[in-house]
Amino acid sequence: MSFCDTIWEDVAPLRRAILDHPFLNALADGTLEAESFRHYIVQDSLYLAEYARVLALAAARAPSAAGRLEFSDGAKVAVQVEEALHQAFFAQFGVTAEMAHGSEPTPACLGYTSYLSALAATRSYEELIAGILPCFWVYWEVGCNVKPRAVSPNPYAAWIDTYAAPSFGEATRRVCALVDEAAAAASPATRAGMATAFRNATRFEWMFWDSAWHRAGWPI
Ligand SMILES: Cc1ncc(CO)c(N)n1
Repeated sequence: MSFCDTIWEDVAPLRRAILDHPFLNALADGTLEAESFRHYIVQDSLYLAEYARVLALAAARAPSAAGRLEFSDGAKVAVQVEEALHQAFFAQFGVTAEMAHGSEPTPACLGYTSYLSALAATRSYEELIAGILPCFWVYWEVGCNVKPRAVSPNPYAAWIDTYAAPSFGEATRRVCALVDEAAAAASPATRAGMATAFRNATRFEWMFWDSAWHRAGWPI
């Protein structure tokens, strides 16, 4: 089993909880309230802007040209998705520029992006890219899981198609290969840190859905 296969198995209960989350069930059957999706898409827009910065930091630190290319390309795609997909959804679901720009990141969003930035600032490159991976892999699994059970037509079809797209699966596989390569050359302590980063980022993925479902804000 590769390192990625092992850490993916380790988070199987978290992945199950994500696939069973009421937000994704409602998104698949088309009953998700527009207000919940608006909450999600505004937060995701804030998330992707920060995620793109983290990918750029990973690109800067990657020891191989393959890593520099993958993460700099990922940084570019994250900004493009933010600009294209999200702007289209903003229009479709009536999110105004003021609503988008006036929104603060929720605890789940700020927690996730701050965690990834902290990995970039204070942990090894290996731990950083293990923390980056769930964003790809969990969404790819979600896209592939939701697409066959989604009603047609579905108001969220463009979102589902983005993450079930073969090109997104290929990007996920390439990032997995970089993580496996980094793990193979890493010490046991670093590998343990990588598994922790991967698990924590996967937890944040669940929290992101849950926060959108409850339209959570700051408690104070
Ligand atoms: C929170 C989150 N995780 C992963 C992705 C996939 O890019 C996304 N758009 N948002």
